[in-house]
Amino acid sequence: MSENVKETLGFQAEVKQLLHLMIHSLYSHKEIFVRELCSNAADAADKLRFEALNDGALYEDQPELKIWISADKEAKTLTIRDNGIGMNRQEVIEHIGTIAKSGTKEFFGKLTGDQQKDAQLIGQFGVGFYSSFIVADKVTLTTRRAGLTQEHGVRWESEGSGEYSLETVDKDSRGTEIVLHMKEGETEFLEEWRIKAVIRQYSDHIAIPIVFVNDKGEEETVNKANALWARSKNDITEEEYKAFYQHVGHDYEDPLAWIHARVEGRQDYTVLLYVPAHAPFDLWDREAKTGVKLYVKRVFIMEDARKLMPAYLRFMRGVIDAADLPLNVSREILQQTKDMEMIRAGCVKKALDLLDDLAENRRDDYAKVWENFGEVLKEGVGEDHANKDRIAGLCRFRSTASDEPTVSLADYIGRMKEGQDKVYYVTADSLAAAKSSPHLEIFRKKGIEVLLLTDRVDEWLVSHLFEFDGKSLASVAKGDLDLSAVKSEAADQAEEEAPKAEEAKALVERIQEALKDEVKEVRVSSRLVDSPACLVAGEHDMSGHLARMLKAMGQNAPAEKPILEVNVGHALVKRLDGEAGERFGELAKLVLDQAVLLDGGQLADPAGFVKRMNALLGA
Ligand SMILES: Nc1ncnc2c1ncn2[C@@H]1O[C@H](COP(=O)(O)OP(=O)(O)OP(=O)(O)O)[C@@H](O)[C@H]1O
Repeated sequence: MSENVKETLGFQAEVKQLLHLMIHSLYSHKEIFVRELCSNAADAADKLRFEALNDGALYEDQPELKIWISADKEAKTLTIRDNGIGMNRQEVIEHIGTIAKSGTKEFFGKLTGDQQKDAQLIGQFGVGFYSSFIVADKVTLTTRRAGLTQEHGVRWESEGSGEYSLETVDKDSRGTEIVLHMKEGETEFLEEWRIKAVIRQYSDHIAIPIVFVNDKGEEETVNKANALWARSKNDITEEEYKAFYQHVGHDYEDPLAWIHARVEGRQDYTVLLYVPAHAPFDLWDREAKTGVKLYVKRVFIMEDARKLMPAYLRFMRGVIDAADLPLNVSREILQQTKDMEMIRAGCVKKALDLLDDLAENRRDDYAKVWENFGEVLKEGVGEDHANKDRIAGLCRFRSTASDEPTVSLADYIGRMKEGQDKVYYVTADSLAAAKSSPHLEIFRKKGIEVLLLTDRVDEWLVSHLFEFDGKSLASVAKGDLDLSAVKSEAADQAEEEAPKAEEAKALVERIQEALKDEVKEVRVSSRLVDSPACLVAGEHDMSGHLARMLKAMGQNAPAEKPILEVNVGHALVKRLDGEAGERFGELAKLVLDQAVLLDGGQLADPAGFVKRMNALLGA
């Protein structure tokens, strides 16, 4: 098809769904379309400025970047125009008519049909350009990309019901013009005072002028039109900070907290970072782009969360504006310079300062941060060597003393028993499995707190964090356990009652002989109270839990045989002592199978287990 012919294209299915939902559920916030369109126009100006660093001709005869808004009461249209980067035909098809966001499918899966809840979700997802259809029954977007000649304009038009038309048109000015044909009853947005009020409320922070053009053609700049982050902290209201967040964060909700600082030194820069109040849809996409924007002397340079913030802080939003970097530096070089590294390190420090402050002074808010981003933050313990201890200090865990993930390592250490010198933890697939781990029995008895680690990232965390504040971290399921120094009356008594390892030596050797193909070693346990046996990994071996996790991810885990620890005080084990021959072997196997199950593992021979079990039950 020739490019000049008007063609009709269908919206991607998700767009249709989004439009429908949005029109119905965001109706009570219909004025947000002004914010969304101004926000896009400002981004387009940023992009143009960046491209023009290498090609000044892109400015044509219009170096001053602006947004113009005008209303035509007779035609019932509202027009929002910018002289930013514009779009070519392909970009229009890709950006307007498709949703290219990661997490789109998951997002639609979460919708409930309940308007209020969905409205909130849609807000989080970002409504962008499509919000025009809340107030308009037809939208005409005409655009020309900077650098293309005037016959390469593109006109996109839609009634928001399922399809749009596209044609090539002449457009003499660069940038994008959006004409909203207002719905019957939405004419309030054609009133000058109403438009101005909405701009002041939502778009005051936009760094380029938003100009209202009245019906006589007179122009008036409505917003403050300077970069918010460059202003003095004292002159910025809370509302302004929030509104700016919604723009940079592409979020509909208020942020939870922010930090705004000017750093002076070898590199001068300003940083304004926000912690969102909820997780973005692409939190688990480590390649996701949105995040922190880099400006050099107010000129937008790049938006690449990973270069400006480490992956474990990818939920942070905001801007960094460097005063001393050369403007004409390419993105590639920028990413490697020492100066950039310094700035990045400084910004990470600011981000951690903000989180520390929340953790210390706004505990309820920090609990939300942890709920949303805790798993991501934990990645930092292994990723950011320089800040490992600070990040570990920010981590919160569940423990045998708390079902909520509120226990910090410092809290734990503060509660350690007299004589206890380690921070103990258990790793498992679920809280229930962690809590019922046989390895915890002696800890319960002695009243020693154990951290319950059930996130996927926890094994990674403990493989990088060996100690905190001088106390080493130890798995309750690994190596030898010696709690004899820990004072506890109940347990001391129990220890005296338990038969000594010496007495059980012969039995242990017999079990070991019977299970020699399956286990590395059999030994008397000092961990067990109620269970007959448990599996233990060698001090330096991989835990059974990690081995299973790796296997589930399709990776090869070294096939280390476990150590079987038996509770020689347990009736089943005592009974073994009186058995011999084949029956002894069967019972020993049963003890091992139970330990495998309690460890969260799978039996190699479930049928054999059932048979042995039934034989024991006399069935
Ligand atoms: N005025 C404009 N000038 C140039 N490109 C634009 C303009 N408006 C929209 N676009 C392009 O269309 C894309 C989609 O815009 P849309 O508002 O739907 O989403 P967004 O801004 O990317 O994200 P969000 O909806 O989360 O704010 C933009 O990313 C941009 O590439």
